[in-house]
Amino acid sequence: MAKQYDVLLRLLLLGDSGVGKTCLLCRFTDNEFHSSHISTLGVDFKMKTLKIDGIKVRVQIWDTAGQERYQTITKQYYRRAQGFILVYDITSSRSFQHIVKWASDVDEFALDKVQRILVGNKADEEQKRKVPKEQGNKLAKTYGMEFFETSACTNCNINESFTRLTELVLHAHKKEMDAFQGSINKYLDMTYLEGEQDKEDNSQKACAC
Ligand SMILES: Nc1nc2c(ncn2[C@@H]2O[C@H](COP(=O)(O)OP(=O)(O)OP(=O)(O)O)[C@@H](O)[C@H]2O)c(=O)[nH]1
Repeated sequence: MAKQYDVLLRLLLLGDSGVGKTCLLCRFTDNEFHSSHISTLGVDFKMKTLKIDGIKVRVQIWDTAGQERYQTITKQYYRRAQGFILVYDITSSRSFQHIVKWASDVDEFALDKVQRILVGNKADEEQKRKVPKEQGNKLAKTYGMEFFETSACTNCNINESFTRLTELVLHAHKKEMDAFQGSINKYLDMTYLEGEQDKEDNSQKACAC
């Protein structure tokens, strides 16, 4: 059977427990939001196909547990990702302060040349905000990352942030892809996942922010 995509790549969500990583992923792939917090145990993943620059990109997104006790397991997945989404909760200064630690873990355990973006989630909770948007912007600049404030609850900037990271990964590997005569899967064969479980995409709601 012909492949339904041109390239397959892997992104990883990182951040403290409760910042909304699972909700961001569920909103992006299934357009769903759950108000309960069921902590991720270790790692989980979902898939979605995007079309970028005429290339059909199948994105596998790994959702990692924020809880400290799973860190040994989750770090084993870092080397298999090309892109990282570092997430904090705008109502939690602590989760924002911990971004420094998540970023240094990426530096230590991920491959060179990985792409990263910073996401301040729960932007709908303006009345409980503890982290000004400018602080998020400033931190992102310090690390040379792009920055998005999102809400998994209202579907604000979800598509934009995941799509942008995917674009950054594709662009970062463009030279090598060309060198492999367009066969990005040869270059990124560490991400080749034929046979792994796929899930259907669902359409996105328009951004409410
Ligand atoms: N108001 C609001 N609540 C959110 C948002 N995103 C997630 N939440 C809530 O925050 C809580 C934690 O969300 P999760 O997605 O389970 O958090 P997580 O980062 O995956 O947590 P771990 O799996 O423990 O690492 C849940 O009660 C969600 O409903 C958001 O954008 N706005």
